Amino acid sequence: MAGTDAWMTRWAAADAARCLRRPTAADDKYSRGVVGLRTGSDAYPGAAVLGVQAAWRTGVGMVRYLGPAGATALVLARRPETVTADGRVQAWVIGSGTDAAARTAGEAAVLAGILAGDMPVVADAGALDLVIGAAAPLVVTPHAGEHARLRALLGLGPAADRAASARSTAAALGAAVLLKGAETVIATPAGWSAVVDAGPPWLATAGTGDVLAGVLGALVAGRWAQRPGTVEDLGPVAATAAWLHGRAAVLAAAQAGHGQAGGAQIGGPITALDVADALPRAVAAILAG
Ligand SMILES: NC(=O)C1=CN([C@@H]2O[C@H](COP(=O)(O)OP(=O)(O)OC[C@H]3O[C@@H](n4cnc5c(N)ncnc54)[C@H](OP(=O)(O)O)[C@@H]3O)[C@@H](O)[C@H]2O)[C@@H](O)CC1
Ligand SMILES: Nc1ncnc2c1ncn2[C@@H]1O[C@H](COP(=O)(O)OP(=O)(O)O)[C@@H](O)[C@H]1O
Repeated sequence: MAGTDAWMTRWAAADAARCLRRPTAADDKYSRGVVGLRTGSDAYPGAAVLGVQAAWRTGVGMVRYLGPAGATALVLARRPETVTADGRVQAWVIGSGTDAAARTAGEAAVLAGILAGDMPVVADAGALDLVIGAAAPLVVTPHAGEHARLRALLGLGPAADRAASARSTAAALGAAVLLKGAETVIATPAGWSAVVDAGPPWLATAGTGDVLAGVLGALVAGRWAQRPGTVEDLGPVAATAAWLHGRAAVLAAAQAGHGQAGGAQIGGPITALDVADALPRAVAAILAG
């Protein structure tokens, strides 16, 4: 399948800057946004750590994590500031590091409640089979394989290219779609779309999608804490999350190559956690203009 339309908006630093907000003296932790993650599982506990770390490093007032005991212990070992009690949030992240086939009936009921609610939801990986008919403002974050499965559930056939595919999924689902890849395509139900190519190929490594979900959850929570929006508002926020994620990967890879001739340009291997840890520098560079 071909890539994207030449005329599509290519999200850039100036676009991302419009979606980021520097905290002010009037802020408190709640006005900056609370993001809740129901991610990770006994099989994939690391995904919980990656998403939580990414959310904190993007900049948010509070991160709640609700998941299995083993994953919770790992999250707290890495980020003791994480709140593990249930409570109000302005955005949910669900599905990263989970397997729909292993989901309990209790967890399915909780996720159904979240998807039927008012608060925006970022749905990834193991939650993508639950999203059809969701009432909450929703953004889904599939990779190519997950996108193909979601389109099959929606009864959609092949599309002309990745951009057309993301757009028709968004229209059929009534949700924003962030289709991951070397070029990440974002589309909304009303037909807005953008492409993000900020990330280097070093990003193709396990767990970077879990990091992206945490970044997006933090940005959505911050946006909704200031001014609740609609599903259409999730498009630019999702494009900004993908842009920051890609930029953080560039910074992390440059650091890995630092000291070698040309190494900072070519970069070096990075891990998902390296990307999360580079996020503050990516955010600071945008806010500094
Ligand atoms: N540290 C952790 O805890 C980590 C936890 N993780 C968690 O693991 C869970 C499983 O996620 P997953 O992506 O590994 O597997 P799955 O959803 O079965 O899809 C794979 C199938 O889709 C296809 N495929 C096509 N295009 C593709 C593409 N671009 N990228 C990938 N696949 C593509 C391809 O099929 P093929 O094309 O080869 O026929 C392939 O067989 C999930 O919960 C995730 O969050 C990971 O994030 C890693 C770090
Ligand atoms: N060749 C590439 N160049 C740049 N970014 C890539 C490339 N391949 C994958 N990515 C990015 O890496 C991330 C991988 O996410 P995902 O497939 O969900 O992996 P995981 O499930 O292991 O976290 C996505 O943000 C995707 O856009």
